[in-house]
This record gives sequence, structure tokens and C-alpha cells, in this order.
Amino acid sequence: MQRSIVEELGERLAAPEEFGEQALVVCDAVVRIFRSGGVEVQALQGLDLLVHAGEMVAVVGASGSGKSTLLRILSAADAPSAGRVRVGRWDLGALSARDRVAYRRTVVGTVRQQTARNLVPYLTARQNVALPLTLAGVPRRRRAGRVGELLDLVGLADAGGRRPGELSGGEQQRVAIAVALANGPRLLLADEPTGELDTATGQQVFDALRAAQRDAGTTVVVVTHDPTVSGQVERTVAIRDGRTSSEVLRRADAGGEGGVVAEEYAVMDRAGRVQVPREYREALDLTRRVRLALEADHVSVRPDGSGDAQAPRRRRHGAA
Ligand SMILES: Nc1ncnc2c1ncn2[C@@H]1O[C@H](COP(=O)(O)OP(=O)(O)OP(=O)(O)O)[C@@H](O)[C@H]1O
Repeated sequence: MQRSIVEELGERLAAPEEFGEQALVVCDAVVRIFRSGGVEVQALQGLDLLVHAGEMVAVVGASGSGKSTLLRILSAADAPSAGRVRVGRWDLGALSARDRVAYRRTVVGTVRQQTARNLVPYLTARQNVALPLTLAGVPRRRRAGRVGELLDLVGLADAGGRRPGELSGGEQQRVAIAVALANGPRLLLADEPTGELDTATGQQVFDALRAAQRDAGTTVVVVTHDPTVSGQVERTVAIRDGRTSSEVLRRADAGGEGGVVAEEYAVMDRAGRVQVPREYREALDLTRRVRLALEADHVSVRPDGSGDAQAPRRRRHGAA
């Protein structure tokens, strides 16, 4: 029997949207387990993250929390053990060897912390930036113009003739950003790009990342311990124990004085789980069991009130 348009429309509207359908980067319950010498390390333990096109996101977290692992997976240098990772139309859990090369060459650009490792030491800045264009088959006559644009974007229009050894660490990182942007990637990944730099130089590198986002329209994900960086982006995602645990959003102060308001949010996963910070748990002695209550405009979490959340287990032990 033929169905009416109303029925068909109703079905389409009712179809649940895929998690992160509108996002450029989707990490859905991503797990990465490393096994070495009989020991298993869960670097990512069900990480969810969405990044929308055009955003600049800082990723922060204690050493060993999984930040670099996340970036390596997003750059297709590593693959998830489980979960789904999508960037644009690319499913990073199922890339063929050929797709991996194409993805790395055209969709992502990467900048590493070690300034010296980002550039070829015996090539000038101009030649370094031209290299990915040559590899991508960009004709020589178009290369020079593009190299000039990119060096200009990172504020180094006059430094094109210098080799890395003749540039400061910050200048090297800015050239590295120009190299990473050469093929017009949608996503720029930077792992501690200011880690080896002083504050003023770090700011110049941050300005180059900002130019990549604002002027070149690139989505930027930057792993950082540097408050110069995390304090300026609109969104900072904190990773704890291989999961996203909280986010800070910054927006211009409504007062219009040029100030910025920062607000911290806990992250709720798709199953509704929220991590309560340890200091909150300790302050109120929240242990295994808590009371949840739906209030008019919030949900409250309180100690279970028995004075001993472990009591039932102990009683069972006692009875045995
Ligand atoms: N190739 C590997 N083999 C075994 N374990 C690994 C490997 N890579 C990472 N790990 C482990 O995974 C966990 C997460 O590491 P990762 O480098 O992602 O952390 P991070 O947050 O980037 O730390 P840092 O800030 O120190 O760079 C750590 O316990 C680390 O020892």
C-alpha cells in the first residue's frame, strides 16, 4: 500500500540524528589500548568529543591522560582499538593504506612540539613550505604564490630565505604551521606547539594558529599545558583518565568592555554519566551511592544519608 507524504515525512523526522552528524570531528566512545610486555594500558577509555568546522579547541589534561593518543588517532598515525572516529567523510577506524596517505596529505595538517622535527633543516623556510605542494603535484608557477601567502599568514613574509637554524624556535613553529597548512587541510592538529617557547614567543605561535582558524578557515585542535594558549581559545576540553571530563567555554563579556567570561562545565556522556570531581566527592563524602533528585531547574546529587554508603555490603559480609 502506498504511504502518504505525511507518513513518510513523519518517519524521516522521527529518525534519530546520528551522534555528531553536524560536526567535523566525531569521537564516539573511543578506546585505545596499548599492550606491551604483558601489561595493558587503556590510554583512551570511551572518549566522546565533537568539534565543529571552524572551531579552535584546546585539549588539556595531566600527563598520561591520553591527549597525544587522541591527536595521533585524529591524524591517522594510530588507530582506535574500539569506538568510532570520523573527520569529515573519513572513517578513521577503517582507512585503507591508500586512504590513510590521502587523508594525511589533504585533510589534516600536524605540528609537533619539537620545533626541530617539524622542518627539513637544510631547506629554507620557503622551500619547506613548498615541499608538500610539490608532493601534491601543484604546478611550479602556482607554488610560489601559495608559499608567499602562507608565510604572510604566519607573519614571516620576510623570512622565506632563512633555514631553520637561522630562525628562532617560535619562528620555526610558525613556519611549521605554514607547512601544515600548505595543502589547505580542514583540520590542523598541534601537539604542545608552544611547549619549548617563552611566553612572548608562544603568543606569536598562538597568533599564527589563530590566523589559520580565522583567516584560512581551518578547524584547530591544540593539545597544550600552556595557559597562554588555553586561556585564549573559546573552548577548552579537559581529558582525565582517557575521557573528556570537563569543558571551559569563553565568550565576550556582555558588558562590552572587551572582557571575557569563562564558564566551566562537566561533560555528560551519551549514557548520561557525569564525573563528579574528586574534591566535591571528598567534601560531601559522596561515595558509592548518592541521592539524585530532579528539581525545577537542576538535578541535585546528595550523600545517601545513611552515614555509611558501604553499609549494605558490610552487613552482607557480617551475615556470612
Ligand atoms: N605506544 C605506546 N605503548 C604503550 N603505552 C603507551 C603508548 N603510547 C601511550 N601510551 C600510554 O598511554 C597513556 C596515555 O599517553 P599519552 O601520551 O596519550 O598521554 P598525554 O596526555 O599526551 O601525556 P603527556 O602530557 O605527558 O604528553 C600513558 O599511560 C602512556 O604511557
